Amino acid sequence: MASMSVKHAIAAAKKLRSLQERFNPGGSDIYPALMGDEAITALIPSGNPLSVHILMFTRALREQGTDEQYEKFGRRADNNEIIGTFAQTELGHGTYLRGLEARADYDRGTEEFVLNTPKLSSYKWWPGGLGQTCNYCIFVAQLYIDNEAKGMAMFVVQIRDEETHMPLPGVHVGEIGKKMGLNGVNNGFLGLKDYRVPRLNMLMRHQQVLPDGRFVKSPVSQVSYFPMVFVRCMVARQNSNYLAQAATIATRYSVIRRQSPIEEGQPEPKILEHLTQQMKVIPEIVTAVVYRLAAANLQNMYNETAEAVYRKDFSRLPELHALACILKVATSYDSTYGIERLRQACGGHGYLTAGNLGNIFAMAAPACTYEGENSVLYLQVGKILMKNWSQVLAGRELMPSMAYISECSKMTSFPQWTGSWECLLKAIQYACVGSIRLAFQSYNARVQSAQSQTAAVNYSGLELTKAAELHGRSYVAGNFYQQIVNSPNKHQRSPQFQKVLENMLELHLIQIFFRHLGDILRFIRITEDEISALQRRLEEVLKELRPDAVAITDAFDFNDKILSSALGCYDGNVYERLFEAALKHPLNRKSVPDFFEAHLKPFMKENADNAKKSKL
Ligand SMILES: CCCCC/C=C\C/C=C\C/C=C\C/C=C\CCCC(=O)SCCNC(=O)CCNC(=O)[C@H](O)C(C)(C)COP(=O)(O)OP(=O)(O)OC[C@H]1O[C@@H](n2cnc3c(N)ncnc32)[C@H](O)[C@@H]1OP(=O)(O)O
Ligand SMILES: Cc1cc2nc3c(=O)[nH]c(=O)nc-3n(C[C@H](O)[C@H](O)[C@H](O)COP(=O)(O)OP(=O)(O)OC[C@H]3O[C@@H](n4cnc5c(N)ncnc54)[C@H](O)[C@@H]3O)c2cc1C
Repeated sequence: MASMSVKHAIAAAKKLRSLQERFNPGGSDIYPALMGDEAITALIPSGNPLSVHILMFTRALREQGTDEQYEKFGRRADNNEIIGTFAQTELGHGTYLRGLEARADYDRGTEEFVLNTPKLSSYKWWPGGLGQTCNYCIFVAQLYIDNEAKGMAMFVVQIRDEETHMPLPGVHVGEIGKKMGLNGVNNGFLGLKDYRVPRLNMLMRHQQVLPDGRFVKSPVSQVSYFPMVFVRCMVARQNSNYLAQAATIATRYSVIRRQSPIEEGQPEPKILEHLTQQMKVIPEIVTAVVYRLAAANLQNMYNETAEAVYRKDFSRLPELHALACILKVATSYDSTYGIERLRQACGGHGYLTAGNLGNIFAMAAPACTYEGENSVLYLQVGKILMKNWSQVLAGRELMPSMAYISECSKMTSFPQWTGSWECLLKAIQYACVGSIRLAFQSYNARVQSAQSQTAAVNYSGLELTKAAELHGRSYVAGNFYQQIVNSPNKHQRSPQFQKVLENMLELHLIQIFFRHLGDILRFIRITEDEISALQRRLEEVLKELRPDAVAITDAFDFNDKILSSALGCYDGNVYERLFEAALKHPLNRKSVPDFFEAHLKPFMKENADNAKKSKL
């Protein structure tokens, strides 16, 4: 599995380089090229062992290293002359970075760092490609000078000989074992014992250790977390794409599969004519569209902020961090659960490997964990919301993506219910702000009663999580509303296209409203009739979007190779392809399988003999 993946990953990396040169010659931004590369990456169903090299290793060298360090290591990494990974997580710690145990002790006598993973729990564990693919890594460790901890730092570490690929002395490296999916990624472990690297292998763009051992602190310590922010943005995009792929497969299948007449005596309709099937499939299509737009916005914000950070302007980092966290969580959760719903929407055939929904699920699901476990990121956003609520109470302005919080905080009650899009969006935002207020009260009461801030976060965790989740909904729905209703491009759209977009907006807002009805009813009075009216609108908009479902998923523009699905092929020859896939199974190569003579026949014979004996 791993060697096939490496072969394909190398083809992908070559293609990526050529796309990069085409879209962004001489530049370092791989984003436009990655758009093309997604296609190639999707063709490696067991995962890409070079992803972390491309997404994190090269980027960290560029963004965390000095210009000289980029010349020494970064350029070679960008050229794929060396292959690296980002080795941060340890067997004992992933989330709590301040608890990492790997250490780097500065030896001013030799001007070197001595790297160690002193215990089993401090072994690096998980980095993509670390097992057997990489010959370098960025090793994240606690920096010590004269045995005094200085916080986290990153070190460029060569782990294998460039010529022979043998692990270097002092390096213990290998693959961590089989996983639920992504088995080609070659996730690895790494232990280092008294492994020395020169002083200038510590990435020193933002913090430095001088030859005499003096430590120059980074002006903003969180900048060392920046490589994670980038991948969170990538997860938002990639997981929206996984959902779009699954939605395409389920939609195409749902217009081929026929089942159960809706009227007695009528022919069996396509299953997409059943209302409950529409409710399973169409909202997932819309969610994929909504998230792709939110992820594209996030990507733009990342690009702007990264440029500023490079110039040592860190002012927009907190907002980017908050948005990257919440969109990473929303897209990874909703794609994972959405793909599973879509699998169920394909009935029994959805469970066949030939449908490819299992593999798409296995690619999407770990994003709930990697790059910041989702509950932990919810708490991170919850804490940021608490800080911002204090700002609201102090009458200060909030960052643009949280401006709605100040607006809603000024409302003494929810305005007259109209059911308009603006009203639905406001209801979601109002419930969010109500949840923030309640969470703040709980959190604050705990701090007032002498609990530490960290304990107060822990014991208010459920409320913080709820507030964070609703903030994600408010941001995503608000962004979609702006793009459909207030976009400067609106007038270039045909009226028919605009209508489809508006139907998607209608469905998204009503869907989120119903998902969070309990949360909304806590803060807003709505009558049963008003809720029933929304129920009718939901049914109506599903009916309106039904004829557009195939066209919208076609517009995602996935070709058959990427979808790799007998159920989701463009020509709709589902049954022929299922049959073809079944016939390829090794057991169908012989009419009588080997296990018949070896096991089945003796088993049945023994039973028959026993039955005969008992009759005697
Ligand atoms: C061929 C090409 C392939 C291309 C493929 C294309 C697409 C691929 C797409 C997707 C990706 C696919 C493949 C990659 C697959 C897998 C890669 C996985 C790699 C990893 O899996 S790699 C390890 C990641 N491992 C983590 O993710 C650890 C999680 N743990 C943390 O992240 C933190 O540790 C946390 C959040 C727990 C808190 O830590 P803490 O306790 O130390 O800090 P605390 O909460 O006290 O915050 C103090 C102040 O820092 C601020 N703050 C915090 N974080 C910040 C940040 N990032 N930026 C800016 N500010 C930040 C706060 O807002 C606060 O701010 P303030 O002071 O103002 O309040
Ligand atoms: C496929 C895959 C690829 C990966 N690739 C890399 C890589 O390339 N490089 C790398 O360095 N790492 C990588 N990782 C590791 C990944 O980043 C970590 O698994 C992730 O950060 C979560 O950390 P953890 O495993 O220690 O989980 P834990 O933190 O142990 O989480 C376990 C449970 O504890 C809860 N929990 C933990 N802390 C708190 C808290 N403060 N409050 C409330 N609940 C909490 C969590 O919510 C979760 O329910 C990868 C992981 C996977 C699955």
